[in-house]
Amino acid sequence: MTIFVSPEQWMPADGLILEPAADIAVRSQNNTLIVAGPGAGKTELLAQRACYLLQTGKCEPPQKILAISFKVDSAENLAKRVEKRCGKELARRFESRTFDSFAKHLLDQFRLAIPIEYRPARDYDIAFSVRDIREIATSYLTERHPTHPNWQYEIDFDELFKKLTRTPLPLKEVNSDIYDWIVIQLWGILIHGKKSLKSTLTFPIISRLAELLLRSNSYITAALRATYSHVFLDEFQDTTFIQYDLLKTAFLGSSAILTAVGDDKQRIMGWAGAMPNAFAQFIHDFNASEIHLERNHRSAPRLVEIQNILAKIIRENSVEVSSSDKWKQEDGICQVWTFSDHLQEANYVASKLDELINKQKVPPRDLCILVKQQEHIYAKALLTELEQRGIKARIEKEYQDLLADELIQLCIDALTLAVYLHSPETWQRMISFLVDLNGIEANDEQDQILRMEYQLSEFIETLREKTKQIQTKNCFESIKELNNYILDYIGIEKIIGAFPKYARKRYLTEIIEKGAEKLAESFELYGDWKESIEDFLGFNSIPIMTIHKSKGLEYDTVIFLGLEDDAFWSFRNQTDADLCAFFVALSRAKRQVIFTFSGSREVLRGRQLQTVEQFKIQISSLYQMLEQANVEVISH
Ligand SMILES: Nc1ncnc2c1ncn2[C@@H]1O[C@H](COP(=O)(O)OP(=O)(O)OP(=O)(O)O)[C@@H](O)[C@H]1O
Repeated sequence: MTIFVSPEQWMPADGLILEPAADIAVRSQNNTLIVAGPGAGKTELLAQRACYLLQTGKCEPPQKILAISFKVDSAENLAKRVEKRCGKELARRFESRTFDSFAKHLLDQFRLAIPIEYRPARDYDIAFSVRDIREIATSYLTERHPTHPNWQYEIDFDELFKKLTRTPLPLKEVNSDIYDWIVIQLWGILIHGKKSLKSTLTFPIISRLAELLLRSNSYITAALRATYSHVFLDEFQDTTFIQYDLLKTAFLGSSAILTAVGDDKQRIMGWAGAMPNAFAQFIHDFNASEIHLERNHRSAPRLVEIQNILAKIIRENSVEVSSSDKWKQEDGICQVWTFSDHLQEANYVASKLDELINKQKVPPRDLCILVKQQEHIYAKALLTELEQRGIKARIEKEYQDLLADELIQLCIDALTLAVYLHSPETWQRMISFLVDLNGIEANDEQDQILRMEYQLSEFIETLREKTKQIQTKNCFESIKELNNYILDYIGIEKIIGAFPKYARKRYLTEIIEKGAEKLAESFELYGDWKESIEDFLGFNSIPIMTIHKSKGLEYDTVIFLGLEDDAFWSFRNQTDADLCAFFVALSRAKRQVIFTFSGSREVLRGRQLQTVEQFKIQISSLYQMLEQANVEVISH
């Protein structure tokens, strides 16, 4: 039986001290919007609020908390924080998902309740990009349009992609608009499949279907509302219209208490359909109260000072924030480094990173190379320079989602046990995974747990022998087999039972293959298991990523490559989004942030890589902002 703590006695976990406004937000009994800048502890606040609700019984069993994040790794990170703060038992009632997974979960669970004309097949495929949709439309939409027989050449497919899910279902009657005609035809094809094409859905389509499902089935909506007494919404500034419609249908008018956190200065998903006014809309619709946080727990005082200046430029009404007491007042470095060309830049930046790692002993994982886009191109010369110095760095995009995947984690844990011999933390994690998967009650079934531990150690022994037989050359297939061997031992049916997303065979195969491919790359390079696993996990590698991928993350030092017009090529058309992106880049750093400008740089022109002159004319306002904040410019 769970013993609850009284709300008066409840204290934040891990000895954390919450500023008064954060404490109010943690204990709030109403719908609330928490607006706070970078490093204010928004994610931490959600984790603490989850503990408060679960430990005090304000979220009364068997009710649950539903937390919705944008990225797979953010959802994972939040779930881990809650489990660490309030223990596994209570954390079982904390469900952390992405918006996409929430919608997909609803659709998969209640697919048969969707009206037949919108009901996809059980084993539908997922299409991710405009390119996928373009391919389907041009290959399968063979009906002739009376006045636009060559519509394929007349329409903008980006526009079509947006229009597919612009309004809630059902689709409206066709008028003379060519897009409306295509949208109607295409929905039919995507939902029901055609010839060799299976039912194929995008995530926005899944959200629209989930919303229709709830709107047309009051029993399912009531069941959903009975399950979750509290709902958390992380990074609320990036909520799209489609997601907001789903949220409203799911919870508006229910007794669920919603807590949204966000920072409108970090709204960088406008291109993906983020609402421009999500905060005001939420306050209005959900009658939410607004709370502002005024501390930055991440960045050094000098960086907070610059962030405050920039924040005021982006949003006039921004609240001035202060830095944490752990810093000395003079701490924090922000500089612009200018170079004649990208090769000189790469050489100098590599030497500085070398110094940070080898002299100042900053762990490579606490450094970050940021770019606006095309990390392969912007970081190409730097990667070569770092390699020559024996410093590991990698494009993080290829790993981020993979590392957050439960199956990959499982395979890596099993391999870690097989090759490290001693890793108590991994052993513990694997045992609790198996305990959960097999539905064993930790306190009652000691015999079963002991038997499972014994079997696991025998299995690890055989796995160890298998790892020894793998050759370094062309090892992809053998590593794939190794992963499948691990999954067979655990029981793929049980895994699917616990994680229904793997029921889709294609998804399962893809994830296993992707994991094997990346691990094989490391094994071919190092020929040593321990080092390969560490490499795969990114230990000792400097991460390289775009600003978009860096959201929510933090590093001791951030080096942004290419504060130039080419990188911000659309600055004039999307000034607000680019200012926000710049703000996100600036605010990832704890201690030091560097921006580089290179007089010439290799960039893509059409499909060709060309070294071209760089300018800072379009983005002169960014440089003016840095000047206003007295940021030092150092020419090299
Ligand atoms: N109350 C607190 N006291 C001390 N440190 C804190 C507190 N809250 C958060 N932190 C720390 O501050 C850092 C930033 O926290 P968090 O990632 O939750 O911020 P955030 O508001 O989500 O930031 P961003 O919007 O930039 O992603 C983390 O290292 C976190 O552990």
